[in-house]
Amino acid sequence: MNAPIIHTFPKTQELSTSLADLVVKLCKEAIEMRDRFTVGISGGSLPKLLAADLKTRQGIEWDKWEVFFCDERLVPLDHEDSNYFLCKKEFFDHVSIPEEQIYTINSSLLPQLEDAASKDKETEEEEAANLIDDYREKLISVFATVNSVKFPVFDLLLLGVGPDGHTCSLFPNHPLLNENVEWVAYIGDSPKPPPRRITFTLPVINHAHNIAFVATGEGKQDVLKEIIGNSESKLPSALVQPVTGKLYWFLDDAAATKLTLSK
Ligand SMILES: O=C(O)[C@H](O)[C@@H](O)[C@H](O)[C@H](O)COP(=O)(O)O
Repeated sequence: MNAPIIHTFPKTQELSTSLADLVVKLCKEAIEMRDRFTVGISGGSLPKLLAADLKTRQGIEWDKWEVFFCDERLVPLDHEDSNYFLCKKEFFDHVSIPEEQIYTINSSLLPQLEDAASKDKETEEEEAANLIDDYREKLISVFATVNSVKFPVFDLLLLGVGPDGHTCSLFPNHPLLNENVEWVAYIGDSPKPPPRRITFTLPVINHAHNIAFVATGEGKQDVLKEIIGNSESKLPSALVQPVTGKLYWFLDDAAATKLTLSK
């Protein structure tokens, strides 16, 4: 794996500007090469930090963007827990990415899942498979014709990291960390609410051309020390190791305090 590229900033505003610079650069390169820009986005603080500066930039070919969710909570799309809802409020409502190029979960399948989950685990997983299949089909519709590969290859995945080291909906010590075939997986027992989610798997993440983690605040100091400072770490975020792509970290000084970084 290439060594991670770590950027730190005194203020989140500066982080947002630098992140926007990277997105603009990768977007231009991807459009030149493949006439589109494929992006995976996460929830948490990321959409706001991403959009703060990016939404003010001129000349971005938003109509070339194809946007997926690295993970999604299985709640209606207008629910305040929905990552889509958050991204819409913070980002999509301020730019002109065509709606049909923002790939959401099929929320019409949620009532059946709720119903199945109230019965037993097997019925729940059967029903969840419909949501997974639907999201995989959406990925296939964008990626399969261009990259006839085992996994989709995103131009950019934007990830957050939880204080426990989770990323997407991949949590520490969870069996989903061993998934190495499927593109999208269901988790019905997320330790962070809401419990039911879908998530990209590690191989999908690790096949991306570029991955950018964004983490801010002193609450991330210890976990970043473990993820970035300990090459043996098995925390989910530490298992993000692009096969050939580049890995970026965008941190504020508060989050980066315990890291030993070369200047
Ligand atoms: O679905 C979720 O629960 C969130 O998307 C979550 O995975 C988030 O990305 C991290 O917890 C980092 O969150 P912050 O950036 O807000 O710390």
